[in-house]
Formats: sequence, structure tokens, C-alpha cells
Amino acid sequence: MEELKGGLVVSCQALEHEPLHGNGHMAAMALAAVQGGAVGIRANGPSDIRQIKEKVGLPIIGIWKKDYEGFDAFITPTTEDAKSVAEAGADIIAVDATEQTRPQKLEELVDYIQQVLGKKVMADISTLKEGKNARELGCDYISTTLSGYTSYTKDRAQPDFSLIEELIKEVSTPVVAEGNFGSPEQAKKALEIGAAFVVVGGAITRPQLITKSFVDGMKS
Ligand SMILES: CC(=O)N[C@H](C=O)[C@@H](O)[C@H](O)[C@H](O)COP(=O)(O)O
Repeated sequence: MEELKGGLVVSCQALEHEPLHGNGHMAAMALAAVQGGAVGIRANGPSDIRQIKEKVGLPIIGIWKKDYEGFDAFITPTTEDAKSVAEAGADIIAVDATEQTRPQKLEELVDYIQQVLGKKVMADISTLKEGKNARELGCDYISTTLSGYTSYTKDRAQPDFSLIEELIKEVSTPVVAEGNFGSPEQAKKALEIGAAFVVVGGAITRPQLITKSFVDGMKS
């Protein structure tokens, strides 16, 4: 995926409880991202992925956020979820590769995506240890997506530049900077440290969060 190198991937996601859920809104967001110069799109669920694929020619990092009762891993937790994401048109499939409890073994999931579906795997991790494990399993990309979102990383500074730095030092797999990037300067810094590319979501595609940051900023 040479075309992703050094660029901005825009995460276009709106869950059921969010105002922009459904109605083709994420495909419109993806088109806006193209117009702004994005090199790829990250998207959630077969329906959004399909609609984005129809409108946009960029590589898609597909996920399916799903809750399985009794388990904490929620990003594409099973082979069935990965299959649906692949059939919808994703080029890379991102999976929860943390140490959280999960309905299916990570190595099974990674193998299935690479060998059966013939797609690349992005490992969404929250610690260096998880990144090293993802490298051992042969994941194609390691992304800092889940730093701050596992019970054992809640206190990490965001964006997690030190995790990005540690990963780049310790693993040869391309490292993706993702999670709570709020400015172009931060994204540029991640590239300077050596990230393969940067994924930005909320700061671009979640207007309710952008509004809140203005409202809060005006109070302080
Ligand atoms: C933790 C979690 O569920 N992360 C999700 C993963 O796909 C998305 O909700 C994020 O928007 C994405 O990772 C980009 O990050 P940010 O929106 O912070 O720029």
C-alpha cells in the first residue's frame, strides 16, 4: 500500500447513537476527504464500506465494531465479521489486537484474513507488548488506535507519541499513528517520528465533537 505512505487517512465513522449515522452521510464524508487530499478512508460496518466503495476510489481500511457479550474486544472480533468487511470492499481489515478478552483467538483471525480473505491486517493495539505480539503474528500494520481505550492504558497521554516512538524503535512492521489527533501539527509530528501514515477521525468527521471543542474552549 505504497499510496498510503506519509499521507492522511480519514476515519469516517458514525455509530448508531451519533447524528450522522446512516443515510449515506459517511460516503459524503469520504468524498469530502478525497477532495481535501486524503490518501485512504477508515470505515465501520459493511453498509458504510459498500457505500464508500461506490463513491470513492481510495484504499479502505474496514472494521466492524461489534459487542460480544462477555468479551471486551470490539473491533472486528471474529472471522465472520472480517469476512463481511472484506465482501463489502475493504482493502485492509483492522482488528482489535489488544490483550482484552476476545471471542476468537487473534492468531486465527489474522491467519484467516491473510490466507482465506487475501487481505492485509491492521492490528489495533494499545501497548508496546501488544505491538510486538502483532508483529510476531505477521500483521501488516500496527496502529496505536486503542491507546487510552483499554483499562490498562486509560492514563496515557494523547495522542500517544511515546507509544508511536517505542513501536518504531522496536518493530519493523509499519506503524500507524491513530487516536486523538487534533491538529495538522500533531499529525506532522507523527510522520517526523517515523509513522507510516496518520489516521484522523473525530477531529474531521464528528461535528458534535468539533462543536464541543469550540464551546469548551470559549469557556476556559
Ligand atoms: C477507540 C475507537 O473506538 N476508535 C475507533 C476505531 O476505529 C474510531 O472511533 C476512531 O474514530 C478512530 O480510531 C480514529 O481516532 P480519532 O477519532 O480519535 O481520530
